[in-house]
Amino acid sequence: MITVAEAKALIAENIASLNPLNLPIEQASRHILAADVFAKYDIPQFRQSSMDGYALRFEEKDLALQIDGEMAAGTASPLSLAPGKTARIFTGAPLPDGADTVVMQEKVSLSEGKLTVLDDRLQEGVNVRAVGSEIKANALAMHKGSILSPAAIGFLAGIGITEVPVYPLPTVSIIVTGKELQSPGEELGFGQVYESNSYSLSAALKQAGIIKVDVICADDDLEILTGILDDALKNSDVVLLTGGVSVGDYDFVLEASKRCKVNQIFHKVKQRPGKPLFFGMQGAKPVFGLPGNPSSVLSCFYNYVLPALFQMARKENPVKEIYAKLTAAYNKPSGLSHFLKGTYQNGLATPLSAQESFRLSSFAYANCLICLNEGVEQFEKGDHVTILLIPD
Ligand SMILES: Nc1nc2c(c(=O)[nH]1)N[C@H]1C(S)=C(S)[C@@H](COP(=O)(O)OP(=O)(O)OC[C@H]3O[C@@H](n4cnc5c(N)ncnc54)[C@H](O)[C@@H]3O)O[C@H]1N2
Ligand code: MOO
Repeated sequence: MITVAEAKALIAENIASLNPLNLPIEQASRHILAADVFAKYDIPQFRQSSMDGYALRFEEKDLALQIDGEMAAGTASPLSLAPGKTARIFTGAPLPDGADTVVMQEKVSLSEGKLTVLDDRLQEGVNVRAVGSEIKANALAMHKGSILSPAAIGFLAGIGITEVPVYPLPTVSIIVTGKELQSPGEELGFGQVYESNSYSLSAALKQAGIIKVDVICADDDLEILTGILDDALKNSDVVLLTGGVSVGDYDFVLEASKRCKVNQIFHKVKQRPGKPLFFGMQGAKPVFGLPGNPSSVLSCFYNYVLPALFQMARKENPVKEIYAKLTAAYNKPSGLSHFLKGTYQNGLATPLSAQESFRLSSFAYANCLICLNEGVEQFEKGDHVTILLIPD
């Protein structure tokens, strides 16, 4: 059996990033840019007022200026300002030819159609956005490797870009195995449990921005599972299976993977929960066999799957590792690393109750996983431990 660190290293070594593609900016949020993006136009394309007020020639600021004409945002008609005149202007509107400065309407007095500037500190060119002051045509707008935040998407839209080259986020198939599973909402028969793994995984994927997710339910039948896995490998970049990876007579994930030419990289990690974790590759496509207990599924998801999915999209691992002080002593046998559901606040990590891997009641409140190393048995209150912050 390999250690947690070895398992993480093997996954990282085997994962390759997906080929870049062009996406409309509406779909590109949270992606990493695969190439530099250059501006096509000067933005703004015209000298633009940044205030509601009056446009004038700075050299005439001490004269009584006659108000002549108006420029509103969106006007399609240019205006030429004659000497001795000022034009009403609004935020976002083009400056009239001849004007070089805008005085705010709060800083003028008006009398008999004439304007007097009351702003001693008015400077030439104020309240005017120069042509290309956001960006010049052909200038670098965003560099390769940048993450497309909501502001970045807005910036690109604002300079007229509609499509960008990005590393795509992987598409994922979730295959849920188990004859005992019943859909929430239906009545439970004898021996049945509600299916929850596809719900927690879909929610976690959606939260990470991965929306192309298929969920397929498979009976505990080798032929059926092999067919479903084969299809899933054709239809998506990554396959997650839950359940069926242990040693029971009805655990078919390993055999089905073998039949689908998935190259096993490892099976079983020195950890609790999630000891029977399976990882393999079919060509460039990762296959994760997540041990079926609901808590094992999520613990393995945050430890291994999410970092791998982000690596494929060239994104930073969203599961941050930090040090925290334990607020309570904890004992465990040596041999396995433990990931405890816990809460983290102000540098302190507190293990929750209900740590068993079939239970999610404590995970539902957890904001971190407390990592207790395989070699250590006793942890004292105040010990420094590594924790994984569950992304929110
Ligand atoms: N003899 C041994 N038995 C087991 C071992 C072992 O080393 N030797 N390991 C145990 C550990 S640890 C785990 S974890 C489980 C993992 O087993 P599987 O991946 O084969 O999972 P299943 O047996 O299919 O399911 C385990 C458990 O989880 C429930 N489950 C499964 N899928 C779902 C779902 N989608 N939603 C809700 N609950 C689900 C299932 O009903 C079982 O109770 O193996 C141990 N056994
Ligand atoms: O690893 Mo299992 O997840 O301990 O129940």
